[in-house]
Amino acid sequence: MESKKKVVIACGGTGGHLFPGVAVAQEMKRRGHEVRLLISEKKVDAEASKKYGDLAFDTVPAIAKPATLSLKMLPFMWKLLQTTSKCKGLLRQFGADAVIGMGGFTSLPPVMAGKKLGAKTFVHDSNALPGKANRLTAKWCDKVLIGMEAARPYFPGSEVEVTGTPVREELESVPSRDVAAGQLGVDPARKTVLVMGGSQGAKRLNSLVVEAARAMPEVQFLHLTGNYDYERVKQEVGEGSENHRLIAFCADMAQLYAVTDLVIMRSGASSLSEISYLGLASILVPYPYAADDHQTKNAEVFEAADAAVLRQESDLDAGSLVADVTAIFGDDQRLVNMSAASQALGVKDAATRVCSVIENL
Ligand SMILES: CC(=O)N[C@H]1[C@@H](OP(=O)(O)OP(=O)(O)OC[C@H]2O[C@@H](n3ccc(=O)[nH]c3=O)[C@H](O)[C@@H]2O)O[C@H](CO)[C@@H](O)[C@@H]1O
Repeated sequence: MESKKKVVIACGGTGGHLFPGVAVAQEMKRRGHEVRLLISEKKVDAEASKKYGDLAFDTVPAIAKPATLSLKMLPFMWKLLQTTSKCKGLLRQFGADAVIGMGGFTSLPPVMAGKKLGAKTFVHDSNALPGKANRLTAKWCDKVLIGMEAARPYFPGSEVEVTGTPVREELESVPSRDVAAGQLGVDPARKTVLVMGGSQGAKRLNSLVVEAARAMPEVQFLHLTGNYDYERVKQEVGEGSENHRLIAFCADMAQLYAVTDLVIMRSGASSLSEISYLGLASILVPYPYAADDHQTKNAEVFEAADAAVLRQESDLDAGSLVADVTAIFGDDQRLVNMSAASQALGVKDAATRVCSVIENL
């Protein structure tokens, strides 16, 4: 057994950073290490972390870099320095041996603080096209861990290891389809589509799904709208749509995945790591305003492997969505092949790989 370590995991700002951070924390704890997670003060982080009462969370201010070089850089730099100083205090008090940042500018101050205090420092990036904060941090941290091989060229000169993106431990033991269907009150024998809009907004996609679901009464839809869009989508669905279940936010993804045959979703890296871990086929509709269009790059990896159909939102209408779902559900072998291709992209032991790197440096 390696010596026990104290590890800080910086994973604030969005579910796409937080959940892989939680997965690393769960595995680290399982191995007997002590962990603290640094998340942002944003409501989305508070809600997403609520379920993990057995883990120790601290909050730091959320930091977003201005898109262009302007006078706004001054308050950004000031906040960065102030937050780094706060993080130094937290790290010193905890006695951190290692700090890993899971992406986003909110993860930058903790990793900077770790570097200044002489701790081992790491970044993990789950995307095919890594974020700016991680590319910056990578230049001076000890090791860069990536979710997909496609990200490697963006880290020239760094020591890079492909670990995959860790998924939360509850996804290791997904209930049976019948049990989950019973709990959800849906029919296990009916083809089921899960719709995931991602954390940043999917108003148009949500509305297209409402229309498409109406045209496919034989298919069940479980639709995660996001808290912000729930009431609007509910109005659009109206009464009497027995095949269309709306959920604002789900704290038990394992249950939903257990009854899912096909996912229609944004192509955020954490969601992709989960559906590939479980071997689910998908129709991917990248968030059109994601930085550097990185969600399209993520989706292209899945499309190239025949694990997914990639559709840009600007080209999509309800009719083409119906055609895609009907074509996939009308060809059982295609669905099986897509699911197998998705599974082949998943990295089952990503959490173990990340933890081994941290333990061994
Ligand atoms: C708009 C944007 O820039 N989003 C980025 C953000 O991800 P963002 O947070 O948008 O989305 P991801 O798909 O990566 O992660 C969503 C996570 O939330 C979970 N979930 C979702 C809905 C729900 O009701 N319950 C629930 O638990 C999913 O299971 C998943 O674990 O960071 C990711 C990782 O860098 C990027 O790949 C995304 O492109």
